[in-house]
Amino acid sequence: MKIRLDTIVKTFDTFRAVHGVSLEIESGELVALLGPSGSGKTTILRMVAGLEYPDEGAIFFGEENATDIEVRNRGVGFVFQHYALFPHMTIGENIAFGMKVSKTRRSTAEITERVADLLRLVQLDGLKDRFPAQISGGQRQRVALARALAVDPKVLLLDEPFGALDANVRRDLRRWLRKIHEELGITTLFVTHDQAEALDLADRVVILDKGRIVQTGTPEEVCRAPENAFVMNFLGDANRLRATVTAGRASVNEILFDAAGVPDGPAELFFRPADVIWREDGAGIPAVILRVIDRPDSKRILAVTADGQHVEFDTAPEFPFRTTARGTLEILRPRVFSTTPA
Ligand SMILES: Nc1ncnc2c1ncn2[C@@H]1O[C@H](COP(=O)(O)OP(=O)(O)OP(=O)(O)O)[C@@H](O)[C@H]1O
Repeated sequence: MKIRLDTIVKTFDTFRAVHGVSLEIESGELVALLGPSGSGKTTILRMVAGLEYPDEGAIFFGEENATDIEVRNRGVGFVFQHYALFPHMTIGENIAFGMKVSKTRRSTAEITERVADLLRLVQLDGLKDRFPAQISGGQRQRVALARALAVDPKVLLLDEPFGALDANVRRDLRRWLRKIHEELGITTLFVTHDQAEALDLADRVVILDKGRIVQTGTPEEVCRAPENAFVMNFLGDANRLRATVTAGRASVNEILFDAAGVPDGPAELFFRPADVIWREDGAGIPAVILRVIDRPDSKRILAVTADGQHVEFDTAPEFPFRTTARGTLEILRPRVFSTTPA
């Protein structure tokens, strides 16, 4: 089922949480809404679910305008971070619940068979008769997904479903969710503030800031070609150095960088900590090492440029230089963004 959001606006009292968002999610696609806290992700998801009503704009499911369709008739399945299972029902009863109350009538035998299939799908066969308190947090979220899938949703909406779990469990669950998505192919909208989660899982990532989409693209597109300073910063560690752009060239400490398309004037040069080569002497930006931090697989070097700007970069564990060493920074994959408001 294709979903289309057409210029959606949502205001709470006087606060505009969503500013005219338009977005198309192709049938079978897994799209992540990624942004910092308060950027409007959950509000958008709730409008797609029908739990919140947009002030302006429309939401289409396929060709049908779904804006006025009630939640229970939209054919959506949800999994939320804190959408607790019914504690007094077993895992099997939790999964069966939606089917028992659904308009589509199913026989007891059909329901039992479907529960068994879903338990197999989420790899929890054998746990049917346990209660939610008797399984782990990660298992509970898998049950929540099975419960959401039980009624054959056309669209799956997931709001930070793994948010409360620890890092290793989260990683396993997202690989697992991706596999299930590939098996079932249900159009899925996934909300997260975790960059790694979005990049790991999604076919396409929609990056939000203050209720607006700031970039949409495949994980490769948003990582390799961030369109603005916000995306560059939000997706991972980034260094920034003051620069001045003249005729498509940015100057930093008299070293020139390509800045094609960036307007003349003040700008910033961005680069990732992995994109620095340190040399004892050379044509790069002069700097002094302030601190060396050892990590299991690398060293993180904190340095300061000749004009007092701080830079962090990563090197191999064998990096021989120490605090107070002087050298130059060669910057790979630099990006220049204007600091003049558009
Ligand atoms: N019912 C409400 N009444 C008033 N303001 C609200 C309401 N729901 C959300 N907001 C505000 O709208 C903005 C967007 O909220 P939303 O929950 O969509 O953000 P989010 O990106 O999902 O954030 P988080 O990652 O913290 O959940 C926030 O500033 C929030 O305080």
